[in-house]
Amino acid sequence: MSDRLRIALQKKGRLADDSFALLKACGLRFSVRGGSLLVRVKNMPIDLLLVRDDDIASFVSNDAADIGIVGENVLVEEQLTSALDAQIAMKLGFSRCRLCLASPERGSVQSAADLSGTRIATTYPGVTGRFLKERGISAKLVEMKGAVELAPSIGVAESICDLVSTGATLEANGLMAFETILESEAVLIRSARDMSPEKADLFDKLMRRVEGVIKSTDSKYIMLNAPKSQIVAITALLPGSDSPTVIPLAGTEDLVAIQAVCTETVFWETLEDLKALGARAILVLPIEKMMS
Ligand SMILES: Nc1ncnc2c1ncn2[C@@H]1O[C@H](COP(=O)(O)OP(=O)(O)OP(=O)(O)O)[C@@H](O)[C@H]1O
Ligand SMILES: O=P(O)(O)OC[C@H]1O[C@H](OP(=O)(O)OP(=O)(O)O)[C@H](O)[C@@H]1O
Ligand SMILES: [Mg+2]
Repeated sequence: MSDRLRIALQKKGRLADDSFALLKACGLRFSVRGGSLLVRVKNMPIDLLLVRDDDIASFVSNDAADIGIVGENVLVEEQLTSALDAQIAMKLGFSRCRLCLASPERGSVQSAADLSGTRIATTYPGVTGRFLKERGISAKLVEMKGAVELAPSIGVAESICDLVSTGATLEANGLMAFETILESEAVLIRSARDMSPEKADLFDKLMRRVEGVIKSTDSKYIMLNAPKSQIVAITALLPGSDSPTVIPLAGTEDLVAIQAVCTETVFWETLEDLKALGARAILVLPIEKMMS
């Protein structure tokens, strides 16, 4: 393979936009246009291979790509159903969903205990089969490529095992989830093989940048004015900030400005609690990048 680091990404779909955005936030300059399947990054020796998500783990495994971004659900499924030499290098925090068993609200299957001797429609025979084996349940798997939620209403299965995010698709099809068998998010994968020293350096550099971008996604810069007497209480309320900057405010003895980086999510509730302690002029600012 060439000296350029090749990254396999989903061309179009639920992973694509966030994968492109993550790489752009890491400083990679590229444009994805129309039908191009191999995109050259302009400012780094990196190529992007744009494919169906089903092919990403096997490409990484077969050396057609060095690394890739795929759903954990697809990775685990492929690890269970084919010999795969691809492993998770980093969890990325987007495209979160869960693989759930679900059935019609008033059907014969209401829990995992009712599954024996029934049919389960799924696109994930590997993960579903593993769950059944672990529980000692004997049920028939009906493999489908898509539209799995239709299976109970057309009579091909009593329940399904499919991805759920908001639950809207299940609800629209009169189904209820009764068991989560896998939690999933987008993951960055690499093969277990050694890379050339140049590629390994580039990979490490990229990993540090990805880490910085992910950290900054949850982090916020908080600025507020507060009574001096409440510095300790206010600091305790700011999630993940160990030592805030405290600055005197011109023209007042008892008020200070407090500034802190919060490394966890700041909720509306946190802001209300801060206000209750006397904090005023609260600003929550996004952080673009973080390097430690
Ligand atoms: N509703 C959802 N919410 C969040 N993430 C999801 C959702 N559905 C799927 N995902 C995640 O996004 C991945 C890709 O989903 P998508 O629906 O784009 O796949 P696909 O139709 O198989 O695409 P492709 O055309 O690349 O084969 C899934 O494997 C899963 O990890
Ligand atoms: O719980 P929800 O928020 O409703 O999401 C769940 C749905 O999302 C995914 O399908 P998608 O919409 O990507 O279509 P697809 O089945 O054609 O891939 C998944 O296969 C479910 O059907
Ligand atoms: Mg697919």
